Amino acid sequence: MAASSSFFRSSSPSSTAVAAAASLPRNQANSQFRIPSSAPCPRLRRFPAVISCTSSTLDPAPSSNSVKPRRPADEDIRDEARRHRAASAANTLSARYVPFNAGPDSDEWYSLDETVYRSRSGGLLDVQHDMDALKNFDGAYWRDLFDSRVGKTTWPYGSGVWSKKEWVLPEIHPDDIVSAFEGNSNLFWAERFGKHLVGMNDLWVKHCGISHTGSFKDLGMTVLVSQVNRLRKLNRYPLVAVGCASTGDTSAALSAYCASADIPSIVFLPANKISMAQLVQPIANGAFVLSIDTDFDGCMKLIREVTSELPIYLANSLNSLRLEGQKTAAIEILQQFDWEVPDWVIIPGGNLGNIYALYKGFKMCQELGLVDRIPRLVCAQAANANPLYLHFKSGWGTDFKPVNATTTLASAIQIGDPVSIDRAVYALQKSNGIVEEATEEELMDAMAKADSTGMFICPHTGVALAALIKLRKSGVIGPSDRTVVVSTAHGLKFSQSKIDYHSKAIPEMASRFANPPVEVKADFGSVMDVLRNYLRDKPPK
Ligand SMILES: Cc1ncc(COP(=O)(O)O)c(C=O)c1O
Ligand SMILES: N[C@@H](CCOP(=O)(O)O)C(=O)O
Repeated sequence: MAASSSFFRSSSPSSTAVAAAASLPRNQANSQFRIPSSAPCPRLRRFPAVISCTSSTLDPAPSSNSVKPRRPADEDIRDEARRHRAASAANTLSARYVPFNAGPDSDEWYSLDETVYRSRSGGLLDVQHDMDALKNFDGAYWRDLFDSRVGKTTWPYGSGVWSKKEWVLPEIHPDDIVSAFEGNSNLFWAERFGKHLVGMNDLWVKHCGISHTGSFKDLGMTVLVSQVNRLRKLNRYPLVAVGCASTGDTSAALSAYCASADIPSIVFLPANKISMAQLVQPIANGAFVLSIDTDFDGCMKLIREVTSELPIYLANSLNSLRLEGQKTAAIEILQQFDWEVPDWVIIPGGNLGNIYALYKGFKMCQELGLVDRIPRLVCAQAANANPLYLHFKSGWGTDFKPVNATTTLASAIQIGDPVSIDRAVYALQKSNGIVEEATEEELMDAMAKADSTGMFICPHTGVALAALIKLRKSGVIGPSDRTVVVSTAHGLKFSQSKIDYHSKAIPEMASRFANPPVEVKADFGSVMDVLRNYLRDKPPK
């Protein structure tokens, strides 16, 4: 009885879908595309001091027992939202860019309406909210407001991201928002994996990949593309397209959100290093797809050079707007636990924006009184792409050293020089966090075991589960610790890696949990023989 070879026919990524590269002027300078001096400079706009506002300045939480009348036939959900807003006072909350982890003496800041990705000193930026204004509302107010919006179709709050609009982009007009009602993803109680495989009764998987384009990138991309939509309407300077480098998920999200807003998108992909399912997403959504003979780090370097020269807006998580959307996954996790804080959250890390985004979401909830502590964070890396793990193991002591990331089946995190390294170190230090790594065999075995308990996860989630297995074995994570594993992409995007595993086609891998199909002749006797054999060691329940 052999595995069916036809079932497991290989389909490695093709390079046929390569779009012709435009001849772009290249310049190594780190200039950023800025507002022409004749345009009014939004940086002159004052960041509001403490604002005394009442709950009437925000959209009120709808009362649960009032029945909403159906909107008139000639009104769509954007019109309806506009009518509601006209009846409420102006929004008084605001946000701006500041240098990441700037000291109290720093006076550098930028309007979100500027195109700027780096601080004056070349460091990362962060979106800073007017916390004093947000603190005019207590934790109970925010919990009730966010809870009241879940599961609705009210524009834009039906989105898990925009249901937290006041903490994301408070000033954007809802008409400018580009949303697929992303977020609100399933928090799955991993009962069987927890109890039988790691001896835990409170293990959860946050399925961020069960989403519009099949990964957590949708959470950040709705925010970034909405802001681009606003900038294009403001028309202070030309923004002809949005671009990114990608290992496959950022490009899928970017192209889908841009297509839905009719904004051109350009994606730089490392040739033959992303899955077929990921490759076809930007192609189908009409992006300009460049398949480039380099790795992700090479693509990232190129897109940074190109976006400093051309009016193309950078959509990678170097752009801190992305993290504002991604942080809502943390708020959602707390919300789904009725605002009880889990002990651990485990996140696969690559370019390292998401670990900081989740930290930021948890931290804002603590600072604004929704919860009283934050969970400990674990960042999980593939051993073949583990610069953060090595840095952690060195005690954060020496200077960070990028690595040459080698091929991993967790292909979306094959990144050796992560742009958000400083953000990740900060998040881990502030959350008493840990970094773990997983070999190819460990991550694929963990994925196969999880799938055998009813999940269908991606290899990156396999990395996170392999880290969990190690931390349970070493006793760092206890049997009753409430633990959340963040699943970052849908398993269907990575089905080739599962096919290779189950057909034992991965070199030097035992594939101990492979479950290949059985080839059998089309006659009753043969089928009965096979079934009797299979059932022989199955105990009756
Ligand atoms: C599926 C998947 N998981 C995890 C990651 C890691 O996220 P980050 O780059 O924010 O660390 C990425 C992208 O890098 C990804 O596409
Ligand atoms: N896995 C990512 C890599 C780029 O990450 P980003 O968050 O900086 O855009 C991808 O899917 O491209």
